[in-house]
This record gives sequence, structure tokens and C-alpha cells, in this order.
Amino acid sequence: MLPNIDFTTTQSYKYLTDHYIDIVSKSLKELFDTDKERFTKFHIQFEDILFDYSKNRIDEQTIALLIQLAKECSVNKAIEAMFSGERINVTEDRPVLHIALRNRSNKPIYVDGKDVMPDVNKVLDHMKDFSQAIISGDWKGYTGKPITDVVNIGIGGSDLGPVMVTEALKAYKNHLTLHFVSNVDGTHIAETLKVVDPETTLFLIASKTFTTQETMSNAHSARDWFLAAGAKEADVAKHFAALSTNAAAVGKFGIDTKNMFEFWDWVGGRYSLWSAIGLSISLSIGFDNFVKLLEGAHATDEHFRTTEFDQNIPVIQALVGIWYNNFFESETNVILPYDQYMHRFAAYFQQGDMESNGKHVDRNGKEVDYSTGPIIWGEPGTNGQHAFYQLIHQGTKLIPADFIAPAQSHNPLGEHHNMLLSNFFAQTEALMNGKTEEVVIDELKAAGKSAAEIAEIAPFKVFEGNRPTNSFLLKKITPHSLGSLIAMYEHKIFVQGIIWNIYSFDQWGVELGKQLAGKILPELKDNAEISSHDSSTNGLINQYKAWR
Ligand SMILES: O=P(O)(O)OC[C@H]1O[C@](O)(CO)[C@@H](O)[C@@H]1O
Repeated sequence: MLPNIDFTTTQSYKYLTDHYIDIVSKSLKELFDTDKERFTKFHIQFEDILFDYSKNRIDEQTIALLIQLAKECSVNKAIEAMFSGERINVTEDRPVLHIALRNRSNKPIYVDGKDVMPDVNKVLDHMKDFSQAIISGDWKGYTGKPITDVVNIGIGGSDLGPVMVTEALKAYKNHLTLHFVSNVDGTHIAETLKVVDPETTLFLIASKTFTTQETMSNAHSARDWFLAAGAKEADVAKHFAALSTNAAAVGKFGIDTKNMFEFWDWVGGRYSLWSAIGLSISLSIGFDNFVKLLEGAHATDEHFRTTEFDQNIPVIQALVGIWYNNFFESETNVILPYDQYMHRFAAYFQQGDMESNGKHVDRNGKEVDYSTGPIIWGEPGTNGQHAFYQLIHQGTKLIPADFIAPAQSHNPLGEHHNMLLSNFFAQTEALMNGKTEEVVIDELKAAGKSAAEIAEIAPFKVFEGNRPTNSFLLKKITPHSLGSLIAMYEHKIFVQGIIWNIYSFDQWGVELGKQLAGKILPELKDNAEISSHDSSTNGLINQYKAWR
């Protein structure tokens, strides 16, 4: 059972409300000036990941009270409930066990009295054999040629994780060319099919439910294209594999169940890259590297489960996030990887976080009167600096930012990495310290400006500072460290969901649009005028019909 506590009624919440008034009047600069030990106090090193949260608007009391909040909300009981396979996804009546997929200790984890680990390992063995056969070229296409291209067809959790990880770990990539098709817009599959050869292409149909409209449409179009190229029905087995929980639907589609990689309903879509959904990752970087990714995540799972809250990275990440979300009333959280390979990391956690914690009713089904999940966004640095950092530095909104960077580049090219990292360090420093009016005036004087010119221009050049950041400095982005980092963010989402007293593992909010699209699709078949909707929807549909 998950705890069911309204965090706004706890003692610590009340203390935090008072404490906020004290902290809000202090600047980060002041906090650093008055406490030389801030970095020592507010950083955690876990393996090759340094998490520095000292540039936040916190002091020791803040952290103590936030930890008290986590305790009052029984976060430790919730962690144990998840790890021990309780059905904590209550609204879908399922356990939440992505941690089992990367349970490298192999200790049994029971669901309804049955240890899930033998099945997990069986699928991993299948993925290993299949990956090796494809990568080595032993697996031949219908004309006897080895596979050169892999097209993963999936959407949401069946796409974003594999895309993000294969991009982040591109330095480990082998000779196979990976393609990802997600959008139901025919352009996505059409453009992909233009560049692949039916004789040497493997399609992975990745769908937990095997009913998702986008994925099934793209999968059918891919199969039609394959057969139109001269292949026979019997050849489908050599070029199509399914990653799914739905064996019946996979069989109906015509995929040989020998080419089905199974997972289970206790794996949430947005937490599924560790499952068979990760087959494209295993194909791209090899199974051994895929295992290293799992090992990295498992290491974080152990850290999360066993470490005291004050040294527990995901717990601290979550609590600092709550501090801004519920006391400073910030609305968003920007994720800024200073690593080009990590360019889809923020997009991945847009689904991970927003589909999990974008909820407005608590675990009693009652509307909450506090803010829940933040809006997640971000782009890699330094590109973001030349796009939206202006607003983070001088806008009117408080935007807590996560900076992520590797100390070692996979492409050490001249001074590039030093330049990249100098920007990383400079931005967090600038966001914290800002630039005072005095400094601006001195600079303008030094540039020879007159008093009148200085008075006119100075206000625009002042940076308030006091903008909070977390910094993740990784030794290097490797399969292991990336696995660890992803798991940290996953558990951050979990802890926040527990404290907000919401269910983080369902996603009913995406259903309404799907239902309505299902109703509208038949209305688009002919040119008859539509009048069954509101005037705007009718107007748009009828104009679409007139123009198409
Ligand atoms: O893997 P499936 O079943 O095709 O679902 C894809 C995605 O669709 C969603 O259900 C949301 O529409 C996600 O949660 C999921 O990751």
C-alpha cells in the first residue's frame, strides 16, 4: 500500500512555509558568502557522477525540513512498496517494476507469488542471441544478405527512450544504421522507407499494447512496402520483430512469435527502455553495452533504496524540485545537457515526468489544491544559450535548471571541450551571481560612456542573479553512467509523486484525444458536410475536406 498523506497538512510543510519567508529574502550570493562550506555540504558523489546542488536557494535547515517532509510522507515505505512488487499502480491494478528489468543482483522479485526474474532473464537471453545474430551478419534477409538497417516503429515510451539512449551512446555504435519512426504523419515512414533497402532492413514493431494507432499504421505501411518490393508473406519473419506485451495481437499482425520479445504489464511505457523495448539499443551498441546500461541503472536503484535521504541523489533532486514547485511556485524545470549526444534527454523526460506527474487528483480521487508536476523542457548547451537563456537570466519567471556535462568528451577535438565546459561553469555562476548595478556602471565607465549614457543603458544590463541550478558532472557519458543518470531522474519523479499524493504510473489524460480522433476518423472518409461538433471543430473539418 502506498501512503496516503496530504503533504500540506504535515508539520514540516508548515515549518517550510515559515522558513520560505526567511530564505526568499536571501540571495544565493549571500548564502555562498556567509557559508564557505556550501559545496562540501550540498554535493553528493555517486560513482562517477558528481551532483552539486549547492547553487540552490536552500540552507541546511531547508534540507533538514524537506527530509522531514519526505519522512512524514512515508517516502521510504513507498520505495519499499515499489521494490517489493506491490500493486502501487492502483488505477491500473499493477505493480511498478522497471527496477526488475535491471535487477542485476537477480534477487527474486515476486508478483502474485511468482518470481519475475527468470522471465526477465529469458527475454534478455533472447535479446542477446538476436542482437548477436543481426550484428554479426549471421541473420540473413530474404535474399540472403545481412541486415544493415534497423527501423524501430513505436511512439511515446516505445520510441523516446530508445531514441534518446542510442543518440546519447552514439560513440558506442556499430555498423548498423538505426532509424526511428513514430509519427502517424505518413511523411515519417515515407522518408525512412526512401533510404532503406527491403532486402537488408529489419523492422522492430515496438508497442506495449500493440494497438496504438500510430504504430500499427506505420507497421502496416512498412509491411505493405516490404511485400510490394517482391518479398513473400513467409519472408516477413526474417524482417519483422515485435516488442510487446500483447502476444495475440502480434500473432494477428503476422509476426512469428519466435521474433516476439515480451515484456509485462508491470512495465510502464515511459519506463520501458530497460525491457525488450530496448532491443534497438542493444542492436545499436551491442548487448554487452546494453547490460552495462542496466547495471548503471541498478547501481542507482541500490543507492536510492539503501542510502539515507541526505545523501540520496534522487531524493534530494525531488525535494529541491518540490521546494521550488510548491513554495517558490515555479512552473517549469529546464534540463540542459552540455553534451550534443544527449540532445534528446530533455525530450525523453518530458514524457517521463509530465506523463507521470501531470495529475490533478490525489490518491483519494480528490482534486488537489497544490501544484503537481512541473513543465519539463530543455535543449543542449550551448545551443540553448543562444536561444532561450535570455529569459532564464533576465525574465520574470523563476526557472530551476539542471545542468549536465561529461568531464571527458568522446570527441576531444582541440579546445572544443574546454570551451563547452567553460560555458557550463560560466552559466551556473552567472545565473547565481548575476551582475549588480555597480559592476555595470563600472564597466560602462571603463568603456568611456558619459553619465547620461550610463543612466540610460545600465538598467538593461543588470542581472538580478539568484537563479537556482543543479549541476551533474559525469566523468564520461558511458552506458553505465547514462543508465545511472536516467534512473536518478526516474526515481526523482517517483518521490515527487509520492509527496504530491498522486498516482504517477497511469496516463488517463492521453485517452480523451485518442477517443475523439477515433470518432472523427470515419467522418473524414467522404466529403459530406459535418455538423456534429462545436462550430469551430465543424468549421475546421469542413475546410479540411474542401482543401484536401
Ligand atoms: O507502447 P504503446 O502501447 O504503443 O504506447 C505508446 C505510448 O502511448 C501512451 O500510452 C500514451 O499515449 C504512452 O504511455 C506510451 O508510452
